[in-house]
Amino acid sequence: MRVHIAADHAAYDLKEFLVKELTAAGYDMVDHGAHSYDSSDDYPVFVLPCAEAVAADPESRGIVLGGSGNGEQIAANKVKGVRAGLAYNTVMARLAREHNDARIVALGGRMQSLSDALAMVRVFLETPFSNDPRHVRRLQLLDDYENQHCC
Ligand SMILES: O=C(CO)[C@H](O)[C@H](O)COP(=O)(O)O
Repeated sequence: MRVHIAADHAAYDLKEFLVKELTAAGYDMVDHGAHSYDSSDDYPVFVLPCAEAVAADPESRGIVLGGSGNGEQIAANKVKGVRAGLAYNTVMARLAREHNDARIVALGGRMQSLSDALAMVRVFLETPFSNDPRHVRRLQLLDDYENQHCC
């Protein structure tokens, strides 16, 4: 599976760690930056191209990282066709797939250990969408809204 990833300075080390671990696990990692540590960089510069790449690559997934993950989730959800979920434990990571069919997960690099972040990401990447009709119906309502009102 191809996995697009992006992070600002606040999660630069986490991104480097996840690229290494997930590459070793067999994922095809595409790194959208930051490509070096810069304490004044801005997460939309990296997250928006990452989310656009996920939107254009239907079987792929995405990981967007910052200090909290909040701004990164917000940025990713600006891209048409993208659903990004914020995870702070493995239950949130699983529900983002099972209930929300999110293709991007947002994590805060300042919120947990590297190993806990890896566990969340692995759950996210390994969990399928439930395809339960109630979730399909709700996601269709979101798609309908996006198609009628956005972009
Ligand atoms: O999590 C983030 C956005 O949601 C950013 O990574 C965070 O705001 C960066 O903070 P600072 O510039 O103080 O290092």
